[in-house]
Amino acid sequence: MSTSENDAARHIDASVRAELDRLRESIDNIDAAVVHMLAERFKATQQVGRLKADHQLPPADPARENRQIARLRQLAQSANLDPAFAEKLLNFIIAEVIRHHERIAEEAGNGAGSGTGSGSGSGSGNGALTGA
Ligand SMILES: O=C(O)C(=O)C[C@]1(C(=O)O)C=C[C@@H](O)C=C1
Repeated sequence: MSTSENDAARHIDASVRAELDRLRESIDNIDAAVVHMLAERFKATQQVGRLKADHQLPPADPARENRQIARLRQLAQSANLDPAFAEKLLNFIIAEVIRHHERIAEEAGNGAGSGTGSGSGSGSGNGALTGA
């Protein structure tokens, strides 16, 4: 049963319905902003991928990742967001970026992940969001 079927299947008090709708509108706006921000981030990282491929730089930069993680954990803490969640999310995104970088490098004839540090610095890779 979908969420909307779930809501429709039982009587919901009008004021509760209104509050739920108001909150969901906000959630939808936030989700749209997240998608747009991620799209912009990937536009930037695609350019980084091309720059790295053109100059034979390795796709991953674990030292940079460590700095990003430390910074994001601090930001999360001050925003009352679980720092471990923020770290997992960043690792998940970066793992995808590194895959893009590797593909760009392959297409440029540089081979997959030439040089040091393929994979994300924390080594959490694909399962970053599901891992502990
Ligand atoms: O800054 C870089 O060198 C990038 O390639 C971007 C990025 C990121 O997505 O933030 C991705 C891979 C690197 O390991 C570090 C950071």
